[in-house]
Amino acid sequence: MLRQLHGLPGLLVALFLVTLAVTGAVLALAPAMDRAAAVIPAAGEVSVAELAGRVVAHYPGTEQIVRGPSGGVVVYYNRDGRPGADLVNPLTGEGIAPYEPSAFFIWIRDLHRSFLLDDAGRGLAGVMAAVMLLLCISGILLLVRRTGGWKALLRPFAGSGGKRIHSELARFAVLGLLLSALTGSYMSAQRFGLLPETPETGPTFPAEVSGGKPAPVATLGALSEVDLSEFRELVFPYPDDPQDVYSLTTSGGSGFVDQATGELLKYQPRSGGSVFQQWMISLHTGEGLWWLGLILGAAALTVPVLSVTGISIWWRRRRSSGQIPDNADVSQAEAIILVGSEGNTTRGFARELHGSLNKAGFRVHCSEMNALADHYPQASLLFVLTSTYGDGDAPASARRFMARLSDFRGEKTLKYAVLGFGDSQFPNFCQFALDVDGALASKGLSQLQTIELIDRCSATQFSEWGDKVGELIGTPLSLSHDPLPPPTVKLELVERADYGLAVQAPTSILRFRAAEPGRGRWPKFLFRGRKILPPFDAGDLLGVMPPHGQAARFYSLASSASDGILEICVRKQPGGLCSGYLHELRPGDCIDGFIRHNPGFRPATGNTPIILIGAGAGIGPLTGFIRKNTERHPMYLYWGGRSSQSDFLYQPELGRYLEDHRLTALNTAFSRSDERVYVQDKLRQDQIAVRQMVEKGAQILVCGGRDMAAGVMQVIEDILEPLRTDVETLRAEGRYLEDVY
Ligand SMILES: Cc1cc2nc3c(=O)[nH]c(=O)nc-3n(C[C@H](O)[C@H](O)[C@H](O)COP(=O)(O)O)c2cc1C
Repeated sequence: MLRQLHGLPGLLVALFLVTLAVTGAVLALAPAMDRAAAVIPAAGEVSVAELAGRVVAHYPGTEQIVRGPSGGVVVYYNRDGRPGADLVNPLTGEGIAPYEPSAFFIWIRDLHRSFLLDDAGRGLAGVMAAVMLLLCISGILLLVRRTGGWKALLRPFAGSGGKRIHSELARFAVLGLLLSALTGSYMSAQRFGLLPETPETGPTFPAEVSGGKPAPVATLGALSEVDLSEFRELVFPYPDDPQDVYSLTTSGGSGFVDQATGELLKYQPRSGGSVFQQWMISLHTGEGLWWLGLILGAAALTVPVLSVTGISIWWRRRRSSGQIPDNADVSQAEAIILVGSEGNTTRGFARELHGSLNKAGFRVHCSEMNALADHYPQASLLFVLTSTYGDGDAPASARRFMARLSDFRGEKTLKYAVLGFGDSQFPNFCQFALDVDGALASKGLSQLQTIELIDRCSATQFSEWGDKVGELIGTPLSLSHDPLPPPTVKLELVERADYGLAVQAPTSILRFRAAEPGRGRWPKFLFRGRKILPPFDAGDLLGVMPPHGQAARFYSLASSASDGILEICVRKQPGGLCSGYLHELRPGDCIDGFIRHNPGFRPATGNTPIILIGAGAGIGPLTGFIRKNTERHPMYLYWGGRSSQSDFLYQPELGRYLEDHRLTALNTAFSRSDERVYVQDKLRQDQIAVRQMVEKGAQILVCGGRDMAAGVMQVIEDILEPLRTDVETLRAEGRYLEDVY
């Protein structure tokens, strides 16, 4: 709901918002520019009487003196029957330059206030301000949800690309945007009578005036008592009319001054409502607060980028979720389908089930597992279809499911069935689905059908499961879904570096380039058939299709597309089909591969320390992160191999990164050297330093085999104990990430 609230209005109004924001940013410069052009005396240095005396000496036909919100003083005068206006120096009364409001700023202001459309445009601008307010509030709540709480709001983000840019910029700009949106909405609401307006009324003309001979303006007592910093406007009396008076406005109120006696004849202080109104205007425009204007302007400039990245996030999510037609409302649905997926294949199966149940006459609601509701009032069937990731962990769209399950209240009539999707080559086959099944059972919910596990997206197994479920619900379900294999790109091996033969750990760093022109519409249009790699980052996965139609195997990427090369680090497994195939490759050979994004395994931004831990080929993505650390944030690498002579992967590169400070410190452990240590031992030796880094908010990223990962986790648990925290807590905060195989 929060996401829809943030996404839909944002998309609809992005164009108007960008116009409002860019024009607002330009207008925000005006107060600072006005101030730079003006001479501003210190408070208490010049009184209004002194100012008026000096101005009149240079402008005998002065009619009015005005001090603008930015402090510039303008005199309006009449010389030889012709009116004029000059910006003046209040210290001398001399003119600085003719005063002419900029036609450009006036046009920008009209565009900002009304999109150049008079009252209809003003109304639209008001609506946009309210939408911006809604976006800011929903955005703040999303940020809080993403960082894991209000206290964690300033923590570095994990993730990459548009999503990260969107979140980082939003965090920087949201308070400024919130202030602009709030004050803009207030001003619009007042203009259209939705909020009461407090008109600025002055006192009535004085009934009695001395009518004596006018005294020089510089000697008038009431004007001597007003400091320039409080002054707003002085209107001069008609020449040769002894009954006329000076009309004076200050920040505190307005009144009249007798031109002969200099006495303040009538004075009316400004009402509280009018002062508040003026504050709202100043907070919106930066008038009189030039520094705030610059801050608001900088915040407004982020709106075009926020709009573009926001639309791209929305578009990607929409594409990946594949809009489900006839998706019933949660409150109405009789059958609920919850999907846990990382790479989206499980969603295809869920859509098929949705369509089939719909055809059978059920009102069906389908959503991701993270969106588990507190309860489903009308539902009698709950289907959970989920894949498993990492090492038996939840996929991205199900990571918050277990936490949300504690608030879930299942109706007595509700029956559930879990269908796991996984790959039996992983030791923890469909483990997350098994965990979910166990958790639902321990909530006391009744089972419709015992859990079934689908291996490698088997269409036959899925169809058989559908037949069984159909029998149980009394309506045949004919489920038929065979996911398309992902589109692959041809990659040509350009370079390889081989290690570890002497210590029975043959490991190769393989570097590929694109072997054919990009396929998508964009690449063709932009690159006119040049051979370009698809977008990816270090830590993403390369799916490799081994020959003879076997299922894809995944390898962590050690480079980013911006490096111009696709790099993986592969250890040859005994009897390993795909690793053996890759190890046979020679430069010039080609493979078919596809990218699977893995945004959950990325170092956080910001200056908090990053502790990278790996062993063997697990060093690949970790080196990719270090290579990208051009901002020289503190990064510590703990890595374990067998022998420094034989399998010290990336040794020359790591030396260079230490020298140029992309890598802060390197700690290696070699198990077949004299010291015979593992990476866990090095961590234990360094426990004080590691603990201190965790205290400072460090993030830990582990990459490599599961035995090493289990050993590392045990040591880290021990290190964390005195801090009264544990790996699970760090994991929940996005500070303990694993890529294990
Ligand atoms: C990096 C990675 C880790 C995986 N870990 C497991 C695992 O631990 N257990 C398992 O059964 N399947 C595992 N799988 C296989 C996926 O669960 C399987 O491919 C599933 O069909 C993906 O569905 P999805 O695209 O909807 O996420 C893993 C796949 C990848 C790429």
